[in-house]
This record gives sequence, structure tokens and C-alpha cells, in this order.
Amino acid sequence: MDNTSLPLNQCRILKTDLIINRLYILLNGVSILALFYYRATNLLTILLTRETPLIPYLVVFVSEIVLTGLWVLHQAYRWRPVKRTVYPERLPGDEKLPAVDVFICTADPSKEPSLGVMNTVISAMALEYPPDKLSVYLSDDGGSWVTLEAMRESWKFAKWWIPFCRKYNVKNRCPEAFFSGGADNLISSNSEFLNDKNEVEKRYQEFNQNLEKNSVNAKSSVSRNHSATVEVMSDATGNVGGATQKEMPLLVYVSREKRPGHAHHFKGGALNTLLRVSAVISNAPYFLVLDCDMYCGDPTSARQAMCFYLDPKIAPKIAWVQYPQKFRNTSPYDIYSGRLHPIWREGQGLDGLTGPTIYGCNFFMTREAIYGTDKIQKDRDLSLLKKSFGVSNEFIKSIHNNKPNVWSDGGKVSDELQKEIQLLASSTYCNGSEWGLEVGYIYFTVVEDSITSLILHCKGWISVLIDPVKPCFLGACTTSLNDMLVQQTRWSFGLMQIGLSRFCPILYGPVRMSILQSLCYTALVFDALYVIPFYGLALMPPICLLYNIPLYPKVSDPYFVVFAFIFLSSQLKHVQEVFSYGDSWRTSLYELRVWMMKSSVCYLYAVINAIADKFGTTEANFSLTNKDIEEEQTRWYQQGIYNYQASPGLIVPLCTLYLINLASFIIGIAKIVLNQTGDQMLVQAILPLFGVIMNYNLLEGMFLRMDKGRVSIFVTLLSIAISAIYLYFGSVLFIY
Ligand SMILES: O=c1ccn([C@@H]2O[C@H](COP(=O)(O)OP(=O)(O)O[C@H]3O[C@H](CO)[C@@H](O)[C@H](O)[C@H]3O)[C@@H](O)[C@H]2O)c(=O)[nH]1
Ligand SMILES: [Mn+2]
Repeated sequence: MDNTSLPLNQCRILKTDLIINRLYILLNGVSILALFYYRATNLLTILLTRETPLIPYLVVFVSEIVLTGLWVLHQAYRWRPVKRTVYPERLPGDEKLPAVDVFICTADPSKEPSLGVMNTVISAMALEYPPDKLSVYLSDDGGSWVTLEAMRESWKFAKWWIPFCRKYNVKNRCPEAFFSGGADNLISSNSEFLNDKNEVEKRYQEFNQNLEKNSVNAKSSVSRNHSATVEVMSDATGNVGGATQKEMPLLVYVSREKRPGHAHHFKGGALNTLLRVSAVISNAPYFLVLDCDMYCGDPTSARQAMCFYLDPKIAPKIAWVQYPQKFRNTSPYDIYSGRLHPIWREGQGLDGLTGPTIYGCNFFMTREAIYGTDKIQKDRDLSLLKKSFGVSNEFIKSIHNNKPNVWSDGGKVSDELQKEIQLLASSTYCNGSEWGLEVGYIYFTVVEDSITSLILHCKGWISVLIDPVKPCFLGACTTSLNDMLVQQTRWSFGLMQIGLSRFCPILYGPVRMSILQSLCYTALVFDALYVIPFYGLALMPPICLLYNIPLYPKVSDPYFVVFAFIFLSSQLKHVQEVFSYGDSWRTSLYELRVWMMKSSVCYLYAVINAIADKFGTTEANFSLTNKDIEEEQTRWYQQGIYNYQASPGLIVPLCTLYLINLASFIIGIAKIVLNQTGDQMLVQAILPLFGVIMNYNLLEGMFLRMDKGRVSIFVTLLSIAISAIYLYFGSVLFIY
């Protein structure tokens, strides 16, 4: 059959999920209305009779209102979940494929070990794509000679690795993953293959040793005060053997200029520098963004993405094709929910609207979208172009020039071009231009990905999510409680910054994009507001249980059913979603725990910091996620044992809330039995019990474990003290 008549991609609505979702929205929605009716009438009675104190009742009611608000927003994700399939075998021949630039960011070789970063670089170079249409750029925010030297070594090794991969059609093109075993590397048992494999393996070991020797001074090699360095790797660096330069993709090291006191804008700044520098070198119309720990597993990702970009029906509207982040180091327990499955499940819902947000990395994007269609109009004045894109003439020339610049004539970078590149990578280039404001990645928040996608969706672009069975990109997820909480706090803080800015999606979105998509963005940026109902419901019902103040309907009251239904159906809905995504009940338990940990810690700090930031009393900071993981930590993680060695500020809130609920449940149940108040107080005892059972691990951590990963005695004592004070003096809350 003629290939051109067959579709390159297909989008399937997840019908069963859709029906369950909408039914759930209806039933739960009606129940919530009933709940509000109950609360409102009860509140009126309390105001009139003043039989019970007002404050606790108000706290619980407000918690429920906020919870409902967030619930409503989140339903937009459930409206129309879809899944996509691609058919790369139907793509036209190589000569018709567009060029792709790959951008990889790294920042510090002491936290992001060179071997891992270079494996990402090499796996990207080995993508199954015509080499003359592929260019790989590494941005080194550490300006480290260790990283530069490692790039030179990578170039040499890649010259052996890439021909080997092509010759045997290797499926896993990350050398470390290939040589450390797995089914993928058993390509054949013929002697030629084995000989070649041994030869390449020997070179990989040499490469490995060279990097190791080189990395001894990784920490001191990082500099925050240096000029820009851009080096196009080539045979001129004097190495022999392996592939010829023609058979290799372009490999470029970029370290932008950094100066103390200049704003560098973290990863967003790094990516914008790469956009500019690559524009005057290879200038591909599409680019792929990777984090330094995200190697390419399946080498066909670029071809799969082209199934959208070469589909004339939707291509002109698509700004990015997003792959989910998958992780190579998750344990079967996944106690920190590091696989981020809740995010990818919601991604299916976004994909059915106008598309997923950018998830930081693993996406193919068009230059046109990130530059701005209106900014690159052919008839735009030079002065206007300079206002948008800065002063570089070479860069402005590149906008309408689809041809690559240096690569065509043998990779030579002329002195003139080198000067221009220095300008484009300088720390002041963005000043006075629209970079970071309207052009490129937007700067004002640490989640450059979310704000940039919000703005692009608002400009009318769409995006697609593609989640093939064989993961295309594999990274390292966080494997300790501390890392997870720090990372989540950064994300929530960044998102909250968006919520408090003029881009607040509930105001900025609806006139510019679909209402459902706006609701999703609003849910995303205000996720941290869960902190309000979480604290409200973790603090108020327990203390009222102690003082015998009822906040919920009696078990014999018909409204009891309403509360019970809402609680149970929400929990069951979560379990159903976990199952439908192919995970087990264990996943749903761990996800619930992580949600509770995030609500009590990350969301709290995120909201406080975002408010402080709004009033200018704090400075944004990007604490890198550690990728150099200790053995003991990995062991705990693999065995599903929580590691509570974390800064006390992160653990004390968890333990305190736990102890308050534990104590209140024990004393409360005793009181219920003594006073025969079961009918009245049962719900209030069940809530703390639920928290106590679900987070049993915390009890273990505080009182039963003796290992190094337990909750420290100091944290336990401090938490006991705070919870005792709260339970003892909490009755002041009842004065009103
Ligand atoms: O000043 C910086 C800070 C970070 N990075 C790079 O950005 C990437 C992500 O940083 P990481 O420490 O791994 O943070 P994560 O929380 O794991 O990153 C997630 O969250 C980020 C937004 O906060 C997204 O950009 C990422 O793609 C996403 O994986 C890494 O390659 C870093 O080297 C820089 O290049 N410059
Ligand atoms: Mn990361």
C-alpha cells in the first residue's frame, strides 16, 4: 500500500476512563452540594444558638471549600483522556526529514557526575537519525574544564560507539546501560559481533577511566565567574580511528559567560543561550531538550516525534511533542512516588484538551514557537527584530535562513563567527531585549517549563503527549525523602509564583485558551493551596475530638452518608486511576503518603516562600537535584525503607501532625467508650485513624527503628513537644 496515504499518528479516546470519570464527577459533585447545604444550615444554627464554638467549625468549612475548589479545577484533567500511537515506519525517506538540535543542560560535575552526563550526550549523538541532520549541544553552567575535557573524550569514544550501534542496530544506545547488561545487548552470538563488542567495550573502559581521572577535582573546577567558551568538537583535536567526521553528528560544548551579580536565570537562561548559539551553527527547525541525567533509551524518539511534525493536518499548530520522564532507578516499591505517575496520568487528560505542559525535558519543540510567530514575521523591521532578539546580526540572519551555518564547510568556526558566539553567550545579552520576557524560555520563575508552556498554549499553540511502551528517555528519580521534598518544594514554589503573577491562569487563560485547559493550569499552579485544607483537617478534628466538640454529622444522621460517600469515592477514584494506569494498590498507598508529605511540608514552604517572593524578601534559588547517590541510600530505597535523614525543617511538620493525630485518636477513642458518644464522634475518630494507619511508617521511623535512616531523636522530641503544646493549649481555639 502507498505509505503516504496512511496516517502517521493516531489519537484514541480512553472511553472507559472517560465514562467512569464523568460519572464520578456527577455523583461526587452532587454529594458536595449536599455537603455544603449541610454545612451552611449548620453554620446558621451555630451562629444563632452559639451551642458549639465557631472557630473550629469555620476552619473545617473553609478547608472543605478550598478542597472543593481544587477538586473542581482538577476535574478538567478527567474530562477527555486520550492516548496516541505513532507509525514511524510510514515516514518518508531520510532525505525528507528535518534537522534536529539536541540541547542538554548540566550545571555541576560534583553533583552531576561526568560519566552520567556524557552517557546522555553519547546516547543523543547515537539517535537513529541522519547524522548530518543531528547536532548535540551541551550547556555547562558550571563552566568546568572537567566537563569540557569529558566532552572531548566523548567525541573520541562516540566515533567508535556510533558506527557500532549502526552496524548492529543496537536498541539501547546509552553505552553504560548497554555494557552493564540487560536483554538489549544480546544482539547476536556471531564472532564478528562479539569481537566488535569487545573492542568497543575496551574503549569504553578507557573512556571511563579517563573521565574518572579527570573528575578528581570536579568540585573546584566549577566557576561562577568566567567568560563564555564554545567549542565545536572535531577531528582537529587530533584523534584517530573510528568514524569519519562526516558520519558523526555535530557535538558542541557551550559554557555561557557567568559573572557575580548578573542574573543567569538557571536552566531557562541556559536553554536560551543554547537556542542562540545553535542558531548560528546548525540552526535546526526542531530541538530536543534533555536533562543531563536523561539518556536516550530507545533511539527512535526523533522519528516518532516527526510522525507529528510531518503530519500536515496538525503539524502547523504543534509547538512541542512531549515524552513523559521515565526513570531507570525506580525500585519496585517507589516509596517517594518518584516515577511521577500522577503527573503522567493527568498528562493524558491534558493531551485530550490542547496538550500537555512542558515537563522540563524530553520534548521536541519548534524554533518558531519559542521565538514567537509574530516576532519572526518576514516583513518585520530590523530595529524591531533587534528589540526582540538582541543585537546579534548573525542571529537575526539565522531566523529566516534555514540552512546550517558552519557545519556545511567542515565544522570550521571562523574567527568572526567565534566572536559572534561570544556575544550570544555573554551574560548580558538578554538585557534590553525580549529574551526571557517574551522570547525563548520565560525567566521569572524556577519552573521555566510550566510558564513557557502556559504562554505558548495561550498563543494558540497545541502540544501532544506520546508515551510509547518502550521508554525513549530514562533519567534518575529522587531516591531520598530529603531530595524529594526539596525538589517538590522548588516545583510548588515556582508554580505558586506563576499563580501570584499577572499570568495567573484563571485570569490570563480563559480569554486566550480553552476554559478546560485554563482550569488545568490553575489547578497546577495552585496545587500548593492543598496546604490549607490539609492543615485544617489534620489539626482541627483531632483537637475537637479531645474536647468532645462535634464537627461532623452523627452516624445516625442521613448526612453521614454524604460525608462517607465523598470520602470513599475520592479514595476509590484514586485507586481506580492507579489501576487503570497499570499500577498496583501499593502504588496508590505510596502516592497517598507522598501527597500527605507534600501537603504538610512542600506546599507549606512553597506558599510561604512565594508570598515572601512576591513582596521581594527572598531570592529564587535552584538547588540541584543530587545525581551522585550513596550506596546506603540506594539500598534503603530499593528495599522500600524510608530514609528520614533529612533537614529537621522538613521532618518536624510530618512527625508533629502524626503525633497529634495519634494522641487524639487514642485519647478520643477512650473518651468515646467511656462517655458512649460513638454516634456523635465517630467520624472525628476515623479521620485521625486514617492518617495514623496510612502513615504507619512514620511511627516506625520515630519509635521502632534503630538504623541510621530513622527519625532522629532530636526531631522526635521536638515533635512530641510541639504536639503536646498544641493539644494542651489548643482549646484557646474554642473561645469563639
Ligand atoms: O542553573 C541551572 C540549574 C539547573 N540546570 C540543569 O537543569 C536540569 C534539571 O535540574 P535538576 O537539578 O535535575 O532538577 P529536577 O527537579 O530534577 O528537574 C525537573 O524540574 C525542572 C524545573 O524545576 C525541569 O527543568 C527539569 O527538566 C525537570 O526534570 C539539570 O540537567 C541541570 O543540570 C542548569 O543547567 N542550570
Ligand atoms: Mn533531575
